[in-house]
Amino acid sequence: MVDNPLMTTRLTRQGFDIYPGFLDRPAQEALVDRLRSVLAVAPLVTPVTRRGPMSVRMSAAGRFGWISDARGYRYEERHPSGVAWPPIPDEVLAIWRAVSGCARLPECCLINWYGEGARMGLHRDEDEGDFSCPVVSVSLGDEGLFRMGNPERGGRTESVWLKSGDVVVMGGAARLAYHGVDRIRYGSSTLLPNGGRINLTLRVVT
Ligand SMILES: O=C(O)CCC(=O)C(=O)O
Ligand SMILES: [Fe+2]
Repeated sequence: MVDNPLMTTRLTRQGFDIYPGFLDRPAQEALVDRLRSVLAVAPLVTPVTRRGPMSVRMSAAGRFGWISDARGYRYEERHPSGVAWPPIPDEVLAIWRAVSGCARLPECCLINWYGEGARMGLHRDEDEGDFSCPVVSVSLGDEGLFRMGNPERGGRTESVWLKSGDVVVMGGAARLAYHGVDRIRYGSSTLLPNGGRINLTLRVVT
């Protein structure tokens, strides 16, 4: 982690707080190692929505994981295999403590995996019971084009290429703002041996 992350923050017009390069390369590598152990217990799955399978594969750590299947989408206390989600790694909780400004700890660390061609449409994170804490997002691996919108659908948007080690805080007016990932630059980072992008989102759920 950088010594004083507050020195590097950039506030977008939409109110999203971006910390470019929050994690240095060794910290990114250590985090990927920890995530490998999480995914060994709770493997990535392809969520299915009414519009069909998502291009992003997902897993989670923490008390809750977010699931979307034929029964709809919701937070669940177990992976579809029946195992409890593994605990959120300490390194991830340290990022939350440094940037969230929230006294509570996250109850869900969603793990999104973007392979070549994967994207995530514009959406709001609104399935949580409490919006007073921000959603904190951590990017690892290939660059992703992150689009930031407004609390209502439509209006002007602003886009930024998120790089490996960047952290985004969606709090205040940005907590319920639309956002998504238009595309990734597959193979732009050497962090993950087979390319791709990992994004973690930390949320207070209840
Ligand atoms: O991949 C990203 O940068 C954003 C992920 C996201 O918006 C989500 O998981 O809700
Ligand atoms: Fe989101």
